[in-house]
Amino acid sequence: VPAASWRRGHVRNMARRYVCVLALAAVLLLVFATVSRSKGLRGREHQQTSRIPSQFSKEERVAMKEKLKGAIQIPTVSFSQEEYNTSALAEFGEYIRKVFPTVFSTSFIQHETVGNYSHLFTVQGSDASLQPYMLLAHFDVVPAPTEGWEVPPFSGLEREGFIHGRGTLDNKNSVMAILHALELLLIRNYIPRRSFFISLGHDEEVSGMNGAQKISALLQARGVQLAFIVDEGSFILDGFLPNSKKPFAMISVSEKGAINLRLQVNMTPGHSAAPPKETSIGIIAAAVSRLEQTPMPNMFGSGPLETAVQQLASEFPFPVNIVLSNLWLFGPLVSRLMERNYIMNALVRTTMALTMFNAGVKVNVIPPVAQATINLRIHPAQTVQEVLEFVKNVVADDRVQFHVLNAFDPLPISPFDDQALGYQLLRQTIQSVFPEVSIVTPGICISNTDSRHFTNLTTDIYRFNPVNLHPESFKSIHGINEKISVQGYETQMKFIFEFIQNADTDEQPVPHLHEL
Ligand SMILES: CCCCCCCC/C=C\CCCCCCCC(=O)N[C@@H](CC(C)C)C(=O)O
Ligand SMILES: [Zn+2]
Ligand SMILES: [Zn+2]
Repeated sequence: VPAASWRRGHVRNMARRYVCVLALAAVLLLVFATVSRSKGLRGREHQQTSRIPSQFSKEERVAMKEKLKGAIQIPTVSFSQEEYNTSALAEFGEYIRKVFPTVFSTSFIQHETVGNYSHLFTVQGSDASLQPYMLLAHFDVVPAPTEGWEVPPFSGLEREGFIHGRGTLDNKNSVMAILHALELLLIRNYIPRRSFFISLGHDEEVSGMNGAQKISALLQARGVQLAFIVDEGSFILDGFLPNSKKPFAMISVSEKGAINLRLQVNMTPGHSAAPPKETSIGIIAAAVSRLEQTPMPNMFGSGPLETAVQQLASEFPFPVNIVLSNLWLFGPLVSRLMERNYIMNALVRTTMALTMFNAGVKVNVIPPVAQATINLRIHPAQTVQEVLEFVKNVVADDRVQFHVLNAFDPLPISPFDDQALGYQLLRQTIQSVFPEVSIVTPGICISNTDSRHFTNLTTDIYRFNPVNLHPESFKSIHGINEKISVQGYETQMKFIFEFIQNADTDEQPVPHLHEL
């Protein structure tokens, strides 16, 4: 064969081989990419690098609200630590598996059931150098007797742009928004850089000892330490400030302590036709009346709340803005004004609520036992012991016995300075998703949350749900006619969709210029 012709044939053969090799390499790379995603093996070359926009189709938005309605319809009611609706809790577990299939089938997400009904998701990020965080929520709810409700409390009915039902604010909205945001991110091929946990409790309303507390112990046993936690416990507060129409975000960086205290009087029963001067009921009633007439000291004076008041000063006209900016001088006046409002009052002092009263066996029998149970929420400047001393001094009656059912001190104050990653990520996401909110303040959660079980895993615990709350909506929490607007729920999901991506940063938070 002439040399030139041989060379042409040889070159053609070589070219064919190169094309085959390249094609084979492309197929192998495609197979590897598919396998690596399904097997959870990820190098940075598989890391999606561009941000996923938080825009959702009409179908996706309809699915969001329909899935929340379905969750509300499952009556996951907690009555006490010993009594809760186990079949509903199990049904809820099946429900989230059904409506969030991608979350439950993605290989870099591990799901575990803890304490029989709580759920722990471990979402493995691609960058192990980034410390993980946790999103916390709970799906059990307090009871909801039907009377007084505009629609049945477990109907999940949508009316005039609102989804009605027990748990729409406390706290199934968060459970469903977190899982839905993750589902939509995964469908859009999102792979997190920073690992995170999702802890969904089944008994938050009755202490969290079988749910969150066990999840915390499990993670501690695994040596997990968290960069921060985000839980329920505050909102975007809208209409809480007199003379101010602007909403502001309060991130609770601490939460009050609590005491559940039972007062009891025992007395020899007898015929009511010959009664003693005072019966056990009368003695207990006089004692709790003295307690109600003697509020705990007003503790307004230092801490996150004062920072919040000073940051809010600019929202007020002259001369109120001057007063709020100079608490060193006007603090006593401001504290007196705050305690006039029942919600503000809960921020400035330890509160006491008489919530249960049990006494009497028959109308013509002197009652052998009378019991009053009071729920105290302890201001961060006080302790359990101080409050118990105060209560005993006010009751001042040796016939009254005191039984502490359970008690815990106020939680430590989480950092909220410019270097506090969790706080700054929340602030950054709030200002991105809620551009109308110009002020983000620290605060104190006046109630309690499951996050108190995680102080062994992090010092940075933030209680905040990205939902607009009005004073009348606050009353519906544990009250009647609890509801969330469809738009509000969509925005909560959007917030989480963005927050998860914002948390992928390995940057230190950008110093935040406080308003002057
Ligand atoms: C200028 C400042 C205005 C401040 C207004 C503050 C408004 C209060 C906002 C939110 C507080 C409610 C948070 C809802 C979460 C309730 C969680 C709950 O119910 N936890 C139980 C747990 C308990 C251990 C059973 C509780 O009873 O606290
Ligand atoms: Zn709650
Ligand atoms: Zn609650």
